[in-house]
Amino acid sequence: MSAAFGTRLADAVAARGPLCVGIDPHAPLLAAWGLPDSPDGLARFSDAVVDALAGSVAVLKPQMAFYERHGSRGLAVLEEAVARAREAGALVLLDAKRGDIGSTMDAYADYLRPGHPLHVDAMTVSPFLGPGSLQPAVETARRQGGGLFVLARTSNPDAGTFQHAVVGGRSVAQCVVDTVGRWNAEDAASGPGSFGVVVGATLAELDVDLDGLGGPILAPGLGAQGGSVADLHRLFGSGRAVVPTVSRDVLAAGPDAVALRAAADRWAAELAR
Ligand SMILES: O=C(O)c1cc(=O)[nH]c(=O)n1[C@@H]1O[C@H](COP(=O)(O)O)[C@@H](O)[C@H]1O
Repeated sequence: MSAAFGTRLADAVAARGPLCVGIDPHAPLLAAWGLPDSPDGLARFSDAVVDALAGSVAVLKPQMAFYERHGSRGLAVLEEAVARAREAGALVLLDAKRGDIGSTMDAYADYLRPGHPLHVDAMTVSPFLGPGSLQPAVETARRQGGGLFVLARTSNPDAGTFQHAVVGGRSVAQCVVDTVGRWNAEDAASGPGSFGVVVGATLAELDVDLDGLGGPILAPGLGAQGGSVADLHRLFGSGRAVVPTVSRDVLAAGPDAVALRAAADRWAAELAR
């Protein structure tokens, strides 16, 4: 088994900085790159992003939906891209947002198993069936050195509709954060937590208490959704393991590899300031 994901993430961030770049090959972007909306276009897009960035950014986050919409050939492209990205030293966070009853969750968590054709370092999961439904994925992550990022306070404008709802005196979002904090506390002896939450950089204010999390925070919503590095400072301050993630704002610079790297470097430099 590889080292725990929390440790591998901390090492990657120390070596490369915290930036995560999302690989979101949606149809208008493929068109803007002069590529067909087909598995071939998808492969050329993915190769270009991986070649330009996998050697320098800490985390790459392919959005699975954009591969699944091309069927099995799209998934084959994703498998290839993930393997190449990991080989080049990037951690791969599969943006799958899966969540189901325990027995099915166990199957989804197979993406964290070495030897799986789509073996990734971590994946995003949805707690909508109840935080306990994610337990099989927690067990797999522990066994395989993988990580999970659980949706808590997402970046979309109406996210608060459900996430602010109060259950047992706490918001749903806080309930998620506390559950993930418990998973990390159970593993505290093995270093930085491998279980993270997703909190958007677009929030008007930080309305969850992250002090007991003990793990990383994936912060989407930068650039195209209006979030900025100033928002990250405003929401999270310093001293937290924040992994800011940007997709369109970097990808729009392609297909030229130098321009893609320059776009990622601009975010990295701003984050480092
Ligand atoms: O889990 C995510 O990554 C995620 C959570 C969230 O709250 N908001 C959010 O935008 N995302 C993902 O992050 C990416 C954001 O893309 P850009 O807005 O282009 O940077 C998309 O792939 C979204 O699916």
